Amino acid sequence: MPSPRRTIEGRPLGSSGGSSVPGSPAHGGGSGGGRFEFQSLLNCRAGADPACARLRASDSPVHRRGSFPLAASGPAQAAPVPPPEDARMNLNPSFLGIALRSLLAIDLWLSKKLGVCAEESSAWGSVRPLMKLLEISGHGIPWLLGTLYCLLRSDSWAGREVLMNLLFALLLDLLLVAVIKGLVRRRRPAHNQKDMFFTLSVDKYSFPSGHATRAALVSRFILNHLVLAIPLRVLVVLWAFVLGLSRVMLGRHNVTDVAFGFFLGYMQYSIVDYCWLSPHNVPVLFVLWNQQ
Ligand SMILES: CC(C)=CCC/C(C)=C/CC/C(C)=C/CC/C(C)=C/COP(=O)(O)O
Repeated sequence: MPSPRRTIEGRPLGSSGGSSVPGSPAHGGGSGGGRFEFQSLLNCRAGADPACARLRASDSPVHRRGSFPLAASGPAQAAPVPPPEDARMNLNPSFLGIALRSLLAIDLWLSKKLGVCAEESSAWGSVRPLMKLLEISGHGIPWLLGTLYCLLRSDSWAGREVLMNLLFALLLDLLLVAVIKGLVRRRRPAHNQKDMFFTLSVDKYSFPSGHATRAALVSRFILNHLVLAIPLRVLVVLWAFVLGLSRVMLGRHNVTDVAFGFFLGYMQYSIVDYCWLSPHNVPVLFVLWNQQ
């Protein structure tokens, strides 16, 4: 006799019509990964998805006993029954999903708490002008124009080489941040004021923070290519850190936007270092310059 497929609560599959159950994670609650998995199973339409078929098969008592060949004599023999390891691999992403959703909730909560200069009327609203000054110090325009200016004024080949690579680094950063922002499309926090100066269209998105990537990239670049006294080196690192923090305090970003921005900027420097432009590997750039 065909045995009804059952959920962990003992209801036959399909009895709740695939809608989410209050209290289950699928309904916005969070009462455990096992229930969530079975809720996902409820939402599967028969025969619609091979992954669902595998989940259903792994839930069958026949399958749980490990009597793999016996499955062929049961009512579910239409679909081939895969080994249990395969089914377990399908269960894992939900646990990852729950972990990611928890991280996201902590991120939103912490970012709201730290957004103390988001408005003039906020708790630290009086330091907002200072935070906006910091914002300008990490903006793409002053960095690009400043590098171009120094490049044109430079009279040593060593200086030109370093500045050429800084320009390349800044442009690579703009490109990568724009591509990721465009792909992820995470909205800026709701408490952000739309008063940022000179932005690109992708800058309506917040992940990753362009200021954080630039801060990490530029500070690593400076520390590696300028000979600076220790206090100045500390100042450079401090600037990068405070600039990142100010993005969250101004309400421009969530904490994860800035954290990922720092990581991306740090990695971007490794790319620039790897592709270092010099008269040896791109002579054309330097020969053209020499002819001017
Ligand atoms: C001057 C040269 C060589 C090229 C110009 C290239 C160009 C299109 C520059 C645009 C620079 C620009 C407007 C950058 C935006 C910086 C910004 C507001 C980023 C957002 O930062 P976030 O931390 O809020 O994500």
